[in-house]
Amino acid sequence: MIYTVTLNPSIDYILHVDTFYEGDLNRANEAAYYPGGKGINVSRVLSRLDIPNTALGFLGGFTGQFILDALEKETVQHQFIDTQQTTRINVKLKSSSESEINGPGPDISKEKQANLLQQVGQLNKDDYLVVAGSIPKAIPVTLYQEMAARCEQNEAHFVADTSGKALEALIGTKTFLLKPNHHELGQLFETEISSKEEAAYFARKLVKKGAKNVIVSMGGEGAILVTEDKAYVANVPKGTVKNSVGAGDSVVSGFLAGLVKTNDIKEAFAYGVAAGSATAFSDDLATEAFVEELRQQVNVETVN
Ligand SMILES: Nc1ncnc2c1ncn2[C@@H]1O[C@H](COP(=O)(O)OP(=O)(O)OP(=O)(O)O)[C@@H](O)[C@H]1O
Ligand SMILES: O=P(O)(O)OC[C@@]1(O)O[C@H](CO)[C@@H](O)[C@@H]1O
Repeated sequence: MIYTVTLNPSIDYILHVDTFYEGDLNRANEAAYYPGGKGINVSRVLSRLDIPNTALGFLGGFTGQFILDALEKETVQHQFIDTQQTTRINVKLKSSSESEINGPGPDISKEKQANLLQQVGQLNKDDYLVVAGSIPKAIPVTLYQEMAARCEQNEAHFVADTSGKALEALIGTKTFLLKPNHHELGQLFETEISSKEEAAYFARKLVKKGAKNVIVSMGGEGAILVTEDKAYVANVPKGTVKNSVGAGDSVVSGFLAGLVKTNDIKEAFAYGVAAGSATAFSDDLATEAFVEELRQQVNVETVN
């Protein structure tokens, strides 16, 4: 079973405004609400790709209930811990460019954090744990590291899609997959990454420090995958980007779905990239039919 963890879920409130005037009254011509948070997005796309999974994390209040209802409708299994606080609403403003305002996280007691760790401690060697998204201020930045340690103990596969201090804290830990984008990877090494060669160079450093696989997504420029003995480069399909929210998360879902379906790392990588683009070219997240269609446009080359 694949489990996802979202410590700080959200309702993503998408507003479309023709032209955004700062400091003025703006009226949106279109609005939508989606259950959000990176782990939840990973779960939703996995379910669309027919891969059973369970979403874990913290939810609460009327916004939390909205997310639970939406997950039930999409038959995503879940075992969230109730925070009894209102889950945040993240505003995604789509105009000539995309701007986002992500809300802060709730206070999560030590007891609730321990409950989540206990859930993670139940996983075994057939399981994958995907931790995705930021760690709210009230939670120690080492929580993902503690989860990784439990996975290592029980031989479960640990996957992380995070950035900043949360990613930094995972360096030196055994992980099955890390999926930074090139900005996040650059931030980690205090540099700017502008080519696939540079991305592969720094991804290799993560592999040397304990990651089995590292995917670096580079938006419309393609993506790279570095494994313990190989490196691969993928192009991305052509299309119009409608929504980049959740595109990176979809790469993780597609990769894991591809791996479950084919057990072929190169095919899984191609499927991941197709899933990322299928979300980027959609209003909401990728559908299976669209991923399959875009898969035909993704070519993966081995570079060593
Ligand atoms: N312009 C584009 N054309 C085609 N595909 C794209 C484009 N931008 C993003 N994608 C798809 O989305 C994936 C993830 O994009 P990106 O590298 O921006 O990740 P991210 O920053 O983690 O995403 P997110 O917006 O979810 O935070 C890419 O690997 C690609 O599959
Ligand atoms: O605040 P975080 O946890 O870094 O990111 C949360 C978020 O921006 O990421 C998802 C897209 O990847 C959205 O659904 C959600 O609003």
